Formats: sequence, structure tokens, C-alpha cells
Amino acid sequence: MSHRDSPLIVALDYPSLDAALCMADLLDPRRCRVKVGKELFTRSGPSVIEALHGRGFEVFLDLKFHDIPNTVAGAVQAAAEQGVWMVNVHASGGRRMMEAARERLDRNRLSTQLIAVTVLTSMEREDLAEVGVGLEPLEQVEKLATLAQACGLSGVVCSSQEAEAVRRACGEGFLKVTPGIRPENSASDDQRRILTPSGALAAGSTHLVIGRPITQAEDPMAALAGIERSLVTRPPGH
Ligand SMILES: O=c1ccn([C@@H]2O[C@H](COP(=O)(O)O)[C@@H](O)[C@H]2O)c(=O)[nH]1
Repeated sequence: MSHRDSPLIVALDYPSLDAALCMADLLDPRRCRVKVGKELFTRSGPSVIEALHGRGFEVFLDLKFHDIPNTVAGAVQAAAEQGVWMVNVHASGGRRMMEAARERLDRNRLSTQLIAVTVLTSMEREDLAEVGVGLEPLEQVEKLATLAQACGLSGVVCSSQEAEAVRRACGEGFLKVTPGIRPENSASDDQRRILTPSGALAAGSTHLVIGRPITQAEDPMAALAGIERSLVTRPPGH
């Protein structure tokens, strides 16, 4: 299986370049992609992207841009010019922001996948209500996914619990990149809307973002191998 077929994206949430690269050196770029998020990028900057590209990885730069349209378009362009495979913005930044980002990539012929975060997987109904959104997470995800698609984005970040609804609303080819993946009997940590790896694939996730269940495991490679096995031998009904 090459990374082009693998749905797995390992979240390299580490506080230093060295720690992230130690993990990356254990991983096989033919078996997964990697994700660089806010902590690692803020500490190490573009050098981490370069180092991961040098090791053959496709990189999802997960900085979740959210600002006025011109600022977000510039940030998305800067990310794409570093050659990342995927970059994201917050869908709640609205139509003009997402369209500006899309147009900036198109104008510069940059082929990076642009996706939008819908509702963070750490949030549930009460969290949405506190920030003034009186919808169920599922309804809000559907609404923002439809908007992101109308703005020309390639997919969304959502929980795998909403992947099926997003597939119905936006189609098979629209990417459903889903964090909040937790193998059976593992801690949910700060995640709230979770599914197992095989449950997520069965629900229609196109990509599974997995961090702590691998990176904090006693034996990260054994944890990854267990997840891969669970994806090829799915339990009945999945
Ligand atoms: O809604 C979202 C959007 C992004 N994330 C990111 O995914 C990983 C998940 O890590 P775990 O350790 O597997 O929980 C992390 O980098 C988040 O920033 C998310 O969890 N939910």
C-alpha cells in the first residue's frame, strides 16, 4: 500500500523538531501521511516541512487559518508554496474567506488540497451553544460542509460520526478528514466525537487523523500496526 492508498495521517504533535523527526524516522512514508499542527510549526517553522518532505512524506499542514479573506489567502498561498499536500482553514470564517483562499491557489496554479474545519471534534452540543450556535454538531457540520463545497474546497475536517451525512450532502469525492479516532479501549482524552479506526472507515471517512493513540503509545509502531490490521480485518457489520 502506498500513502496514496492509505487513509492514515499521523499527527506529529510534538514540542520540538527533534522529537517529531524521531517519530517520523520510525514511520514509513509509503504507509501513511503526516500532519504538522500548531505546536510543532510554531516551534520549528518551515524547516519541519522541509525535513519531512526530504524523508518522502506528504504533509498536511494543520494550521486552521481563520482571519480576514486577504490574510487567509496569503497564508494558504505561503503554505502551498512550501509544497504541502493539504492545508486547512476554518469554515466559520465564511464564504468570502474560503473563496479568497481557493482563488489564490487557483490563480497561482497551486495544487495543494484546501479543506475546511467544520466543528472541532473536541466540541459537543453544549460547547456549540456557549459560542452561540444552537444546532447539533451534525447539523452544523452539514451546513458548513455544504458551504465549503460551494466555495470550491476539496473537503472538510469533521468527526467520523458525521462522515456519512457529509457524504450524502457533498458526495463521495468530497474529502472527509476525520480526527477523533480512538481504537477500542483507548482514552478519549479531550476528544468528544470519536469512532474507532474501522468504524470511521465504514462510516465514510476518507482520511483518519491519529495522534496520541500512536505517538503516546508505549510502542508506537505496534500501535500503528494494530490500527492497520483493524482496517483490513474489519469486524462484521463495519
Ligand atoms: O476537529 C479537529 C481538528 C483537528 N484536530 C487535530 O487532530 C489531531 C488529533 O490528535 P489525537 O491525539 O489523535 O487526539 C490533533 O493534532 C488535533 O489538533 C482534532 O483533533 N480535531
